[in-house]
Amino acid sequence: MSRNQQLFERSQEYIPGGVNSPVRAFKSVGGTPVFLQRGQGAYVLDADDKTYIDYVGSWGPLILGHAHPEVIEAVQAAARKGLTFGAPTEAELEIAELLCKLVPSIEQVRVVSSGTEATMSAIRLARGYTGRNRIVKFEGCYHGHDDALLVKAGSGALTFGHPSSAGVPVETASSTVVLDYNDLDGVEQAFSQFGEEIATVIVEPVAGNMNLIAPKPGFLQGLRELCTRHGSVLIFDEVMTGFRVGLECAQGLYGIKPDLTTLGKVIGGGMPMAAFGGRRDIMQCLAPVGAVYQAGTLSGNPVAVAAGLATLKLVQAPNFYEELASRTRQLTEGLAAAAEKHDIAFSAQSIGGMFGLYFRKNLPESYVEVMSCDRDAFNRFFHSMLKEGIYFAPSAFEAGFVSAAHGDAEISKTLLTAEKIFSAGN
Ligand SMILES: N[C@H](C=O)CCC(=O)O
Repeated sequence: MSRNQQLFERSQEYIPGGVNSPVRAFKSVGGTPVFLQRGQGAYVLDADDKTYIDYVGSWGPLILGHAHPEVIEAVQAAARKGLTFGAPTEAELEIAELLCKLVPSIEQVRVVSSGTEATMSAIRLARGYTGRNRIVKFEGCYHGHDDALLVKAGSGALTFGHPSSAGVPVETASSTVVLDYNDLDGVEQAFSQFGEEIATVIVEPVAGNMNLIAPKPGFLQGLRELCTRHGSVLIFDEVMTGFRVGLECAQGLYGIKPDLTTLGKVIGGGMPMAAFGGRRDIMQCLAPVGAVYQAGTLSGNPVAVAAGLATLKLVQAPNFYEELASRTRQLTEGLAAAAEKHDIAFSAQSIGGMFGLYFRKNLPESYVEVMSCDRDAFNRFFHSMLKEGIYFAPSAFEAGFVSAAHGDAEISKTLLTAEKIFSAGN
């Protein structure tokens, strides 16, 4: 029995499903999860000392690759001064100033410890600000595991066929209106039915938790207009896309200003840190200024903030995002060309440093189209690539990530391997 298998058996005894987050369990693709012992640049090493080119990147945060020396140094320096204070620090002010400078829609920001906390707090704030209750979300979008948002959700919930979780009170779920992503008519109808009751529309501006779905031209603009017309708060959940698709996040890429934005992953540089921010008049409703309560013992943790600051400094290098986008495109175009050569029903696309792989001929534009992908073909491809040392997300419903540490050597090896697998009929 391999060491990965031994560890997985032991883990299942003490941790439900052997994992601390369901998508890690390899349940939908089958087999044993790889237990990782270290990472360097574009590579990770498992418990059996096997090396993989990593396209998961801890599900998005590692835009610079694993263990970037400047990030590690910043973390070590911060840790030496104390792990947590539960009091304001100059470093958290620095990251707040930087986020406000880099993201034009953010006038004030509050730092928290996870993406779930950020979206949950943004929803409460939107409700407190508007005095309304209903929220609108889109099927297949995932905004963390807050009760109100765990309704027809993507990511692990979708992967395991439980998009609406047990344990969420019916009354909570019933105030969540779920619509189809990219269907502006549906949103207009919801506003004509519930208009003045809708506190907020929350959306992933690029959906990255049902594989990857790009917003259709006009969709995000339409949401902006409808929210403005009806006095609802537009929340862009940029936990995944924030500083992943560009320096001004997805809102900069598509030229839309949301009222509130949630951030996570990249802004913590691999440490547990997230944030929510936006219009000053809305943010001023938060305690201790206003009446919307939100708090956290470890919020603004100095070690996490140090990792975030070091990361955000490096992504501001000239051409950082152009190069990342071009390398990611090289991967997806190469994979699509290899599949076409061998007549495999496959398509792929990238946006900035994130990508989607689909076992169907054309790029999907909706949840329904993503669901029509051939999941068995994905599972076979996933395992064949894994065997050859290429680690993609173990789910047909997750986006993939390229980092600045992925160079020509890694992309070429990935493409050669995929070509070999496709030529054998996948
Ligand atoms: N898609 C999820 C987060 O964005 C994957 C991470 C997790 O659930 O553990």
